[in-house]
Amino acid sequence: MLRNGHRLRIALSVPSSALSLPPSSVFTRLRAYSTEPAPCHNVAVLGGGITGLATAYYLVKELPRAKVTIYEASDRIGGWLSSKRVPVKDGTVLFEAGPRTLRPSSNGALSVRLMQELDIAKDAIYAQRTSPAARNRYVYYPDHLVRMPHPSFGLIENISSLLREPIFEGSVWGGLTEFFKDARESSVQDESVGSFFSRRIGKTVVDRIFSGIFHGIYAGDVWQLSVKSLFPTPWRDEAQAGSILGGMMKSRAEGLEVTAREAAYLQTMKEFQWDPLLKATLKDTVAFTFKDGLGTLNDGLARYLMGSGNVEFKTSTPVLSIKMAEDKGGIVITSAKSEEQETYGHVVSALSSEQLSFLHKDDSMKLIPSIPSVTVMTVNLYYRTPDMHPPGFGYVIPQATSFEKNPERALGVVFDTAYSPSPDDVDMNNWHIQNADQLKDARDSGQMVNVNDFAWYNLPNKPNLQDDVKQRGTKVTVMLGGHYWTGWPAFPDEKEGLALAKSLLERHLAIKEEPEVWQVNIQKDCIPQYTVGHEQRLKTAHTNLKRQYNGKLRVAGSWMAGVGVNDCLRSAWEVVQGISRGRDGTGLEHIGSNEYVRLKPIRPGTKKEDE
Ligand SMILES: C=Cc1c2[nH]c(c1C)Cc1[nH]c(c(CCC(=O)O)c1C)Cc1[nH]c(c(C)c1CCC(=O)O)Cc1[nH]c(c(C)c1C=C)C2
Repeated sequence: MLRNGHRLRIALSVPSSALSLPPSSVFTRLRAYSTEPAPCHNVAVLGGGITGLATAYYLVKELPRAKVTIYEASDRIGGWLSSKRVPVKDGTVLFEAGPRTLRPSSNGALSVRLMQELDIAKDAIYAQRTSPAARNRYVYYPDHLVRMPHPSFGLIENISSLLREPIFEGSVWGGLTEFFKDARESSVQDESVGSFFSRRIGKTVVDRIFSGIFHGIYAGDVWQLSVKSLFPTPWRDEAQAGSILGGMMKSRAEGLEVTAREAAYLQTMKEFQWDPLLKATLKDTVAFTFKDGLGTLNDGLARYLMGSGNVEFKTSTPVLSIKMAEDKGGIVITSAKSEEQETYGHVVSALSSEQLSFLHKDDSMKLIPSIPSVTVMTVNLYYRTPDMHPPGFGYVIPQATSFEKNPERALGVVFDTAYSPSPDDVDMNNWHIQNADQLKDARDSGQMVNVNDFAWYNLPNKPNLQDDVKQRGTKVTVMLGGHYWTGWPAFPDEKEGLALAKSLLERHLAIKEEPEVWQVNIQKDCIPQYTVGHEQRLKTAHTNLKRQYNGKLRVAGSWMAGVGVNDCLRSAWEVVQGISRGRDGTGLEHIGSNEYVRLKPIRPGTKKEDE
């Protein structure tokens, strides 16, 4: 809640009645008189977060005749993506409760593609490789911020930091000797990330650095998370080449080994008709966001789905149960709206594994084995004074940082201003590029076109800025909880969350000023934890889903193949590919696949611009 009591909803909330399709009798009539084949897919999507919206989007794109119904228990769509514009004295600032930036690489090709297709690339802000956000990443250990080495700092600065800072103790030696360490016993099926990297590199490195990085991504405990699920390549490299370094050398010489599914995905993305200006804008982009935050993605998808005429939104409609239809040709959904029942040819669950298991009312078995998740509290704060922290992305706090230095049990702090430039940061004299050719020419002649390390696609219009203020202040987000709160019967309330964030910022960054506005968000069970044995649990889930639902119930979301927004898009995309190819499936068939292909090695100087 904001101090001044304002709350502004960015995500669209769609009344269930707004988009209802014609009654089924109309389809029957159409079928009788039309030579066109009847709509062949009647699909329900459970959950209206980014995964559910993306699933519906890909369904409409791939199967224009499909009838799609989205069930969402709450009155708003968008899930964890939640961007809010908040009034301050001289304008408004944007607060993100959940994820705040996206990376364009790997699964990120799907979010870039969505930007292009939904025509929202012009609303994005592209942080460049050279930006402080990309170069300056900090870890708090033991009692101060340590900047992680980066090639752009030069050899002397990096070596001096490696020798001076206790955080790096043992890391150089551990890295150099990794090649010579014994590989694991072949009987070991999985182990924790902490245990694996302790064996390969050293325990101090895990406690002081890796555990912090894992806070920044999974808000999780490095001693619980599965290396097999989160680092499949080093895990295989150790088994096959004897060491991580050995595997890397082999990949360099012979080309990277990826699963056949990954290779097919990369090929599809390569063949897509990319907008040349967007491609040029993304060339040196490491992360992007939107002027109105990542909620822009939700809004763009919702707008498209509403306009398609094929999608019905059932908001405020919790699903009570699912069961196989008696003829085994579909799935019956019972929802809370007057206990109504509907039968669908396919159902895609974009719910958490626990929520889905709950809907399968069969006491004899749990549909999905338990996959734990953690709760994260994010506290957004905006201060009037600018530059209250060093330039950079923010910092993570590793597990090795003592309780005295982190009694709040915080996971890290994001410097949001680093991703949202202000009017002061923009040099309008450089603002004249109008198309991809001009952009390329300017780059080739060494001209600075990415003003102050940001790029915009909407050239030559006014650059996009998140915070609409006359003079930039400081915007940060404190992340609390995660695995530290596992098993807690209750979480801090709003007042306590704010107090924790302020005391942390005072101790770590000497910030004593009162924030002008703030917002406390509790994201319950928002990040699934891929703990040791995760792969086996997913295989069991696949078997159960197949047996119970005959390949008509598929799953997508953050609990199977990556916890990021881009990973959710990927799982939605894969599930729809399966449906559109007429295959029955679960969305988990790829888990544990041993089908690998080697990509061609990239020799220095041979990489083409578009690869
Ligand atoms: C709500 C808190 C979240 C924390 N992690 C995630 C969320 C949503 C998920 C996540 N965070 C990152 C990734 C990696 C891949 C990616 O999509 O970028 C994932 C899946 C990295 C990341 N962590 C933070 C930021 C701003 C980013 C993205 C941008 C970047 O790397 O430049 C900050 C951060 N997130 C969390 C913590 C504790 C934290 C601390 C600084 C938890």
